[in-house]
Amino acid sequence: MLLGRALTIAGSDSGGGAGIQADLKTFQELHAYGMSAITAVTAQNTLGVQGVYPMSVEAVVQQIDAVGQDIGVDALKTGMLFSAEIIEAVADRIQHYGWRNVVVDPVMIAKGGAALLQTAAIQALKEYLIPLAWVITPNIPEAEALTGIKIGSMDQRKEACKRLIDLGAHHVIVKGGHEEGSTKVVDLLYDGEAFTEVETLRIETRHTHGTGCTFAAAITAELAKGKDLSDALSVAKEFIQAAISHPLGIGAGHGPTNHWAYRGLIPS
Ligand SMILES: Nc1ncnc2c1ncn2[C@@H]1O[C@H](COP(=O)(O)OP(=O)(O)O)[C@@H](O)[C@H]1O
Ligand SMILES: Cc1ncc(COP(=O)(O)O)c(N)n1
Repeated sequence: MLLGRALTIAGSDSGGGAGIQADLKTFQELHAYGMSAITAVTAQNTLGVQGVYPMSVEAVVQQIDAVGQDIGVDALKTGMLFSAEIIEAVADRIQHYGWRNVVVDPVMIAKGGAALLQTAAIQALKEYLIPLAWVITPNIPEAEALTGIKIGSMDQRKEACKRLIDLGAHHVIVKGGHEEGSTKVVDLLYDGEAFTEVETLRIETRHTHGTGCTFAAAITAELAKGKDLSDALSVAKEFIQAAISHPLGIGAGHGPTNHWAYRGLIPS
């Protein structure tokens, strides 16, 4: 079995459904060796975000260096980065180590509406981090915020993909989870030349806390094990579809997905 070394640079979700916790659970399920650099601690549960406590830039850099100088990284993902200062420091470390399998999930707002990225930091994402991305995985509101394009159609989504490639990303996946009112969910992949639509059945559920984190983490785990992006995306779609299809029923609000479901474990 090929063991990939996967690093997540993201925020902690005390409720365990999103952020670092979702990433590490996903890495483990997909047989990648999971490591983390925490950018912020959130007090969070299925009802919402009760508190956000960013780490110092120094603490974030030290965690990344601890991993980079000893263990090594085959692929990494970024999630909640909170501030322009943290984004600049993370980009600097990625360049320093020459890491190439970089999955940028441009987390901005929690599903309950809490800000996980300062508005002023969007420019830093575009300037410093997106150019280092092997793939960037925005949802529709994030793609709108990054490109200024209002997305109401597939053509507008394609236009947004082109803008993100122009910013320096190698590949873009604009996810379709937010496009409600259809029986299908379509994720759009663009490699700078061709578009690929990946379509699955939309599952009617309110338990979608952490879907974006889990999806990007599954791509990262597969890249870490040496898969190419197209194969990594196939696994990630199967992983997230299974995780959303069999929710755990935890908490009174928007519950987490089931990170065991891909391997067939459905707790009753
Ligand atoms: N209700 C759903 N049914 C099936 N797949 C979904 C559903 N909601 C989201 N997904 C999938 O989960 C992944 C994360 O998408 P999305 O929820 O849009 O991201 P985010 O969590 O960043 O808002 C995508 O692959 C998307 O297609
Ligand atoms: C610490 C942290 N990071 C990310 C998210 C986004 O969650 P989602 O994957 O549902 O967009 C979150 N709610 N909390």
